[in-house]
Amino acid sequence: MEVKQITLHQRSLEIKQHSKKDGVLTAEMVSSCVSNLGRFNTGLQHSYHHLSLPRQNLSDISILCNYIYLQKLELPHNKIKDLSCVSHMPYLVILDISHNEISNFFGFQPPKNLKEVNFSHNRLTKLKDLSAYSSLTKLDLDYNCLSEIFGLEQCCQLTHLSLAHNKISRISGLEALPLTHLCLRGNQLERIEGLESLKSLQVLDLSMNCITSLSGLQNLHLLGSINLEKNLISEIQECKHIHDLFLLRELNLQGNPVQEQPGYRLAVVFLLQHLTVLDQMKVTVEEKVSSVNKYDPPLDVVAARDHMIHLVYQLMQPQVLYDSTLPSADSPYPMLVLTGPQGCGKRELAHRLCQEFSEYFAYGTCHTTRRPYFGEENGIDYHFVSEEDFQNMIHMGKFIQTMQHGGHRYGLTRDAVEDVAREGLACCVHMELEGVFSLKKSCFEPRYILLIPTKVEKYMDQLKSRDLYTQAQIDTAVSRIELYANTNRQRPGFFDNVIPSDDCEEAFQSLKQIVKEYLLLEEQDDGENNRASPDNTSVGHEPEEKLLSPLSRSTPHSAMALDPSHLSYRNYFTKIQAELSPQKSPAELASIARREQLVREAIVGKSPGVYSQLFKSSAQTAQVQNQEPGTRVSEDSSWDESRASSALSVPSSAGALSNLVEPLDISVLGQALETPKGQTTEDLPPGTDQMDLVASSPSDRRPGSNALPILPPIPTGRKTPAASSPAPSPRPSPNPAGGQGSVQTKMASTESEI
Ligand SMILES: Nc1ncnc2c1ncn2[C@@H]1O[C@H](COP(=O)(O)OP(=O)(O)OP(=O)(O)O)[C@@H](O)[C@H]1O
Repeated sequence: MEVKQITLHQRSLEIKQHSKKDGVLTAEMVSSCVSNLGRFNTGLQHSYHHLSLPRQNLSDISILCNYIYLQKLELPHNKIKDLSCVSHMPYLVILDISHNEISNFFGFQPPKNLKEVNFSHNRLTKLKDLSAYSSLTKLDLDYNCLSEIFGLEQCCQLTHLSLAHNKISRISGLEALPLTHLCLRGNQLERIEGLESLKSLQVLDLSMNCITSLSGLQNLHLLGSINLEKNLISEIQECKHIHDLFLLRELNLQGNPVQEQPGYRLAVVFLLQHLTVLDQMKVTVEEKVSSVNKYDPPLDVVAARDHMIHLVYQLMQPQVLYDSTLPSADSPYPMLVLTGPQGCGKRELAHRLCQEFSEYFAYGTCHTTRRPYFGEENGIDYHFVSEEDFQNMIHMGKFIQTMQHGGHRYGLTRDAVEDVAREGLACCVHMELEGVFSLKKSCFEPRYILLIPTKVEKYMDQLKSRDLYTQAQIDTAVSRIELYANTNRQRPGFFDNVIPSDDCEEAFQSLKQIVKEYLLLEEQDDGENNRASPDNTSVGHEPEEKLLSPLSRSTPHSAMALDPSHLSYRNYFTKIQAELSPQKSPAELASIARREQLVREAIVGKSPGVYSQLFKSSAQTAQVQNQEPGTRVSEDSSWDESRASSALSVPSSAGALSNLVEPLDISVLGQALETPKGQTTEDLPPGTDQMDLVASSPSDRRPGSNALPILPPIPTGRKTPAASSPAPSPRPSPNPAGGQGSVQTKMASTESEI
């Protein structure tokens, strides 16, 4: 065995030495290359089918004319110029003639089954028509001097084509090919063109060119890998051209100016979320999450950030004790939030609601950096402020939440809510979904009513008729309907009610009805027939079924619904339980818990207070509600709680310091409680509570007025309606004492900085 190996080695050396002399391949050399030959079983001399003679310094291979059965011929790294012998190899399938001196492209008659040809590292300057080589599947023409792609049109089986390191400045002539792999590395391409129809392309190498844009790749939906290393791509936005290539897993942009762009990698990872390898580095899950959070954060993330910012800035301010102290530490400000896409009418509805229920609600005026529209008034529709002022206010910790919309900033300040609460009213605001998410992170727990267009055409017409919005703004507003609908669908209980906003008047009637239910006013006003059905979100129309979550369809809190002896109560809860049973989100569970709490209170004889439906109910609230009228503050244990809540109304700051707060001097309260128009309490009809008087014309005491800061909530059975609109008759309270009124008289207006 050893002897044989030595002999073979010596033979090979001999061949080399011999061929080096004149470069002529001889029959002896061919037959000597036993180790490199494959053989048919025919036993014939010329039946070899695989010949490999690399690096033999060969220049003349004409002897191969005799080897007609060759199927695979490998002659790399020689000095061959002439390939005409291949014409005599009709069975040739694979030809590797790389690293030779060929200048005549395909200078031989086509073997019928020639599939793979490697002409790389030769001296080709021009291609020729290869229509006779229709079996070609793989063609390697790297490192030649080709300046044009030509003659391949009929190679209808060509899947792999490599033309790296030539002088090609334009991609052409590839349109009809079934290419899956194309390499044009190291050419002179400035743009990607002529590839649009290569629908089968999977791997594309365009590295080392002068390409500035990725345009031209957008339709190649099977592309899995693109190499654009060392080009001139400078804009991250260029990735948008390949954004829709869902099979793209590898992208190489190394050595492009775009890499210098700030946030380059995360931006690309965000734009191309299917990538697994970018610039030859694996894309990690962390990168994917960070990129989404950075460039398209989910509403939850936006809200969390917004909340965090305002909380931090608030904590950086001197501690403030707000004066609109609430009945208990657990009772947040009563608030009603109307939400829905821009221009759906929620602002108008909010204003109308505050007018109609002026003794219960006042409009919470937000701040905005946008300019006022015609007819808008500063301080009424919005507080219109400059960008700089808005920023300053953020830094001063003024906002509860902010959002950007249409290039402008909007924000609700604590003062806006506070101003309303100080008047003893519930704050009604309108805002986009982002604002709702933010507010849900805060200590406020409003009711959220979604106003949603169900007739898109009509909604678009409404927006157009306002003559305020560009088409793009209208399109954005319309597209956000789905966002609202999805939120409602996917987060049961997120909105307390849903009202179709298509018809403003109908929407208002529904809103009124819902609010009356919240305020427990609906029985007297509208009678049995008009009461909202437990199955409907709103009265008067069926909102689109698909918009409604089980909870949003069934959140009436009428007294009837809370009466466990009433049939509708049982049906309602049985039904809702059944609907909810498959899976309950935390929001659902919280919502159910709230309702159950109300039911328990109703069973033990406690009346749900007028405002209790507008915010989270608690035992403490009920305790305050059931106080005897006239109970003096100092005698009332809940007063301490009220004071505590006063401190807690500054989240986590003053609250934390509540133990340090000196008891308020209640003697000032008497002076503070002036009667309107110079009246004294003695002038009043018997039984008129001081609080009734103070709260009797709330519309006079809008933010900025010299209103006396009296605390919410409004007592059950309040008697003095607002002058502008007849007040709905309040529902008689089972506890006619209306304990809340007494609490209100006890609440002080003391704004003190700690
Ligand atoms: N503090 C806030 N937080 C979140 N969204 C807000 C806030 N204040 C206002 N918005 C909302 O921003 C959107 C744009 O308000 P803007 O007043 O500019 O719009 P509009 O064209 O008048 O539409 P609309 O009639 O809905 O108010 C509206 O949907 C509005 O409800």
